[in-house]
Amino acid sequence: MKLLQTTALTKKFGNHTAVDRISLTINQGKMVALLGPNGAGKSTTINMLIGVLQPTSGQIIFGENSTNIRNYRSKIGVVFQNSVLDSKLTVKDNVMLRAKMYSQSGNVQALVDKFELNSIWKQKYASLSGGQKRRVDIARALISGPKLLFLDEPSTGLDIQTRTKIWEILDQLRKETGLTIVFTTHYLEESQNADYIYIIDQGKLIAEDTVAGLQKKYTKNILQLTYTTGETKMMELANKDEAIKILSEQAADINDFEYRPGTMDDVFMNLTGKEIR
Ligand SMILES: Nc1ncnc2c1ncn2[C@@H]1O[C@H](COP(=O)(O)OP(=O)(O)OP(=O)(O)O)[C@@H](O)[C@H]1O
Repeated sequence: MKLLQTTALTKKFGNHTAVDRISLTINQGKMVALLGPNGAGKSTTINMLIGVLQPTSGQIIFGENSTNIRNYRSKIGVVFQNSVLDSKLTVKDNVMLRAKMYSQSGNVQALVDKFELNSIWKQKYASLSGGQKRRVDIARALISGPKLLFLDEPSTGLDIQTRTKIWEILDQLRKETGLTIVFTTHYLEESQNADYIYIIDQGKLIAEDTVAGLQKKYTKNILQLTYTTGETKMMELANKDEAIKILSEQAADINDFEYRPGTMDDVFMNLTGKEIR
């Protein structure tokens, strides 16, 4: 079921077109990535979707037919790139203030448990590590019980373990509650958490598909064989199962091999001719 759709969404700042006729569909319960390098137009897109920026042209439709952001604002949660929490207050005060605003204090304990906030509950927000801050930011955005959560660069600046942890929690949450998640990222490996990826470059949508679909369209899986005779052979395969078949059929004659599956780096490189970072 469609939860959010845009048609030819465009934002111009003066002469500069930051978002250029982007059409997206976000289906309920899915994890969707907007992937692109710095300055691609990801934050500008998100800011239009959450009603912070007015599109120059194009349309945003929430649910069946609502085009008025006021009708769906209560159904969305947002985690911005830069936290909006009060750094002088404790985690508890930040979270409880939000809960009071939405009369949703019943929801708090479950979020405290899920995001492991107990040990930092009485600590000032300013004193937390980057990963702890991000856990609090996300928990706070979920207090109102949104259907759709927007995360703008949720793990930029975090170490790999913290990133993995945050993605584990988000994935679990989505499976348990059917929450729909839209996130922006310039980390190729992070985009692989998504069910569907929109690749944006210089304001334009340049490709969209599942991870498997993008890899199939824009990358090659390479198997390189070295035979006992010293002869080498390179082949392009559809998937790793084909590689396993060839290797087992020719095992007696093979001295060595290398299998290199297509990656999201290859996808981006093939689409844009440049690396993402
Ligand atoms: N308020 C603004 N006024 C003028 N130009 C802007 C404004 N906001 C964004 N831009 C420009 O629009 C383009 C897209 O910016 P945006 O922040 O959406 O990119 P992004 O993909 O989110 O990048 P990042 O990963 O660095 O956050 C950039 O060229 C940026 O300089």
